[in-house]
Amino acid sequence: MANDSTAFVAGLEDVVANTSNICFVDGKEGRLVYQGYDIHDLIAGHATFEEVIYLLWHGKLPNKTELQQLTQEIANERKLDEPTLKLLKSLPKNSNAMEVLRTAVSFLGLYDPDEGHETLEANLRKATRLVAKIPALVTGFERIRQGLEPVQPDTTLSAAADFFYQLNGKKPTEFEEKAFNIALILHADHELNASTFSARVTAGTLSDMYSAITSAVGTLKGPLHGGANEQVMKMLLEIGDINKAEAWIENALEQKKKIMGFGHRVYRTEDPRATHLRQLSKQAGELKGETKWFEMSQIVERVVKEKKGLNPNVDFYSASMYYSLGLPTHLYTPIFACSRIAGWTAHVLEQYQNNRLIRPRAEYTGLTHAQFVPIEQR
Ligand SMILES: CC(=O)SCCNC(=O)CCNC(=O)[C@H](O)C(C)(C)COP(=O)(O)OP(=O)(O)OC[C@H]1O[C@@H](n2cnc3c(N)ncnc32)[C@H](O)[C@@H]1OP(=O)(O)O
Ligand SMILES: O=C([O-])CC(=O)C(=O)O
Repeated sequence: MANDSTAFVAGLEDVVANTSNICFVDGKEGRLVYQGYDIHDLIAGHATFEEVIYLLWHGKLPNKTELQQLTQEIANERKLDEPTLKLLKSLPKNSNAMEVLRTAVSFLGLYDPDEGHETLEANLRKATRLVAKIPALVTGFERIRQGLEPVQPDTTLSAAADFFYQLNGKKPTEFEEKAFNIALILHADHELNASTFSARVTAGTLSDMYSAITSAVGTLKGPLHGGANEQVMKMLLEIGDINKAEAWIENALEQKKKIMGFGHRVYRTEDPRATHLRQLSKQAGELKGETKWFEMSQIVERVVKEKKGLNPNVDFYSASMYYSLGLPTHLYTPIFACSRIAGWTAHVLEQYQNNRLIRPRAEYTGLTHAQFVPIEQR
């Protein structure tokens, strides 16, 4: 039934829900821009993830002092407190890593010293803690799951390097740090993707930062969104053999199955992030001496392009790259969250600064004048 607002658009495709200065996705030209800066330039200029966080939050690149200060603040906030470690240790070891993250992010809010304070300064401090602690939650639970103690963060390391250190108790190689730093930059924000939208909807009710980020983590988990990277690797492992890839994909497409890591709501070109991740996946495979997963990915890409005209998205080549970096498959989506927390928090801060409740309409398709029947007569 028509209501008094605009027509129904399935999946809100191309509906503009808010204005924003944070991120521009040009789906026709295949460009991704953070606060005016093209991601290709940020990577060519060797930006750090911390530099991009500053950019997303403050709308300008930091100077040396500002970058050092934010980098140190993030490093100092990485350590998990006792109640959080106790929580992680109490969870079932076979829990889904994104469900653990969703639970733990919500839990962190209870202990945040700025809980209940909603000034910009308090929310920036909460955002700093979230950026710092999400990787600690992901790596900490992974170690606990394996029967190991969490590793204390090394505050002298970059966010990229400390992820490996907290996961393995070992500093990464130069290439691992560089590749992971680029992956963190590439996943940091993407306009009104589903999880960011969900964070903004929660913030739009003037609920708190932790509630908004808990909503976002739950939304990122789904396989049509951030969960696709893990599904891509599962698919490659299931194919198992380069010689089987072409037939496997053809068969899946004939059965009308979706190939994870392909297609996008906005890009009609190659996802500009996939260009970097393809290259990094190749390099990571070569350095490991096992190019099988990269080669298989290339075959999958060719067949999906030929048969469906679809391009790989950010989740496709990140999978084989993370695999070659030795990262466990079930951590791929939590790793996405370690990066996207930068964008989520930037959008929540922006939402608070210019807030209006987000409340669309539904096109009602049910009955309107049903006659109530007393229970004895039904
Ligand atoms: C970080 C991110 O969130 S990036 C996206 C990660 N998600 C994935 O990789 C999952 C696989 N991809 C998809 O499911 C979709 O392409 C999405 C969810 C990304 C975008 O969805 P939508 O914009 O709603 O496109 P929709 O699903 O309607 O697809 C349009 C057509 O292309 C087909 N199509 C889209 N993606 C794929 C795919 N990966 N494999 C096969 N066919 C596909 C659909 O079946 C549909 O065909 P039809 O018109 O014949 O029914
Ligand atoms: O923008 C989207 O819909 C999905 C996406 O690529 C992202 O969140 O990075």
